[in-house]
Amino acid sequence: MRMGEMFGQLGSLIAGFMFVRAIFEQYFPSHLKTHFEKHTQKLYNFFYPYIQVTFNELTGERLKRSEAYSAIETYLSSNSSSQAKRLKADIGSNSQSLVLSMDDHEEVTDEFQGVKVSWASGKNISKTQSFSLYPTTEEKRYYKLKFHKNQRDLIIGPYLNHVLKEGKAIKVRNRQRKLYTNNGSHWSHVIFEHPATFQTLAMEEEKKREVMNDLITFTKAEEFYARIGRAWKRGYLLYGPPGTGKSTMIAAMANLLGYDIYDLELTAVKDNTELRRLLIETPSKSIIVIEDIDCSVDLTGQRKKKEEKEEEEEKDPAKKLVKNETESKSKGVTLSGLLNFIDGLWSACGGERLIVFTTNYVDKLDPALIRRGRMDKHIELSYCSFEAFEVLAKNYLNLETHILFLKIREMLEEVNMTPADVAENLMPKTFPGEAETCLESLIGALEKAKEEARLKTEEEAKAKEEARLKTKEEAKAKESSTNEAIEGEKDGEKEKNI
Ligand SMILES: Nc1ncnc2c1ncn2[C@@H]1O[C@H](COP(=O)(O)OP(=O)(O)OP(=O)(O)O)[C@@H](O)[C@H]1O
Ligand SMILES: [Mg+2]
Repeated sequence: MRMGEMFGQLGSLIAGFMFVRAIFEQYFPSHLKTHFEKHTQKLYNFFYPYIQVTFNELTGERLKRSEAYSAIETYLSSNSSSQAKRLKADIGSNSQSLVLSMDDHEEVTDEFQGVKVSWASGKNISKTQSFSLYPTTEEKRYYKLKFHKNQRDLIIGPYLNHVLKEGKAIKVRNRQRKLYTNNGSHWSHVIFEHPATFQTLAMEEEKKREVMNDLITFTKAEEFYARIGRAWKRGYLLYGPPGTGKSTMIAAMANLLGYDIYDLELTAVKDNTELRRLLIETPSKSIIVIEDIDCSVDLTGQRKKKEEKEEEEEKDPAKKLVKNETESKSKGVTLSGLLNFIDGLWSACGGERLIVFTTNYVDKLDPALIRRGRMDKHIELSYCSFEAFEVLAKNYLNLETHILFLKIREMLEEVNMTPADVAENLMPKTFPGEAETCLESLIGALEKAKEEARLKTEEEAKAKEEARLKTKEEAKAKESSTNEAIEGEKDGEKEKNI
């Protein structure tokens, strides 16, 4: 049969079908029509072994963007970029990378526990009546999930849960993170773009791994925390001298986990009520940071003062009356306010949160604040070791090894220098910089620091010796004066007897 004839026959077949359908629509009463449709649908269902689920982009009366739709979109974006032939590209919410998603009327497949499903994207176009001169067309996008009816339970339950959860998780990973700070009782934020990562953090490899593993284990332990009945939170105390990378590590933590940072300035918080409100406002997947906890508020002295006050009150009951009045007006965050929150209220808020305290003086802190359970992990950031230097040399100078490393290694063992100071010396002074010049500058700085340290110990030894001599002389003077007094007394008695 020739092509022309074939098309001719097909044309008349379609025309015939249209004719029958028109007659059916015109002459059959509507109840018969519904009846007929119901049966044809049943027949269709019997032979058609698939189930389809549609997820519309816009839902509800106000046509809000459906959360499920956007989670599916994100979930499918990784699949679609390798399978679909037509893709849409857009700048992601982190404004840094392109995000690819499948274009309309594309189809991709996915597999879950050995079961295959397919996802198709599509859109309905409807003309809306609006008051403008030009009628606008509205595109309603949707995703259609198709799977075999035998797999209904698996797909409707676990698979869709997995898609939504994974979609949301990918979104969190890709989203633009924020750094919140409290100015008084409100949080305000800026975009968080600190580039620090654990890879660039100068620290011993083993210690670094340990912290990273601890963080990752925490993020995966939702069920564990629920089972043991504890709030899903973890406290870290970072301590060490200034410039050893405490703040840098917090940025690396946020970048590793994709959390927002809530930098809590305790001195700006009026009282415990305000503190509680600020902390309750922090959402899941956030790091709450209190820097320099020892200086923020008089946290350590709080207890002692209270005890002293109680003693005074016992002696003078009138003071207690005055106290009751002033206490309600008293300002400032107290240690107990902070502890109560860390222990109690959080458990009610749910969600994964890290709380990180930093301090330069770990010994100054109240043991109640840093006991395990509150601060689960204590991490010491210390002076630059050779291993830490190697990381900095790689970051700053792109150097894996150099002849001067040997000398630097020896010196770092003798001299205490913070990673911040080492980094400062490694910073190229001209661009492009000379690596060797930077290393020499570091050696110079180390020598200077060594000399200063030597002078300091000498001075200290001298001062100690002077102090020792002084006390010795004082003791001697005291001894001789008592001897004189005794002699004097003796003489007096003699005169009396005479
Ligand atoms: N361990 C480190 N790894 C990489 N860079 C570091 C490290 N320590 C310090 N630096 C560099 O030194 C600068 C100061 O470090 P950072 O602010 O993290 O110190 P800190 O311990 O928080 O100090 P402070 O106690 O004064 O707050 C950082 O900008 C960073 O470039
Ligand atoms: Mg800091």
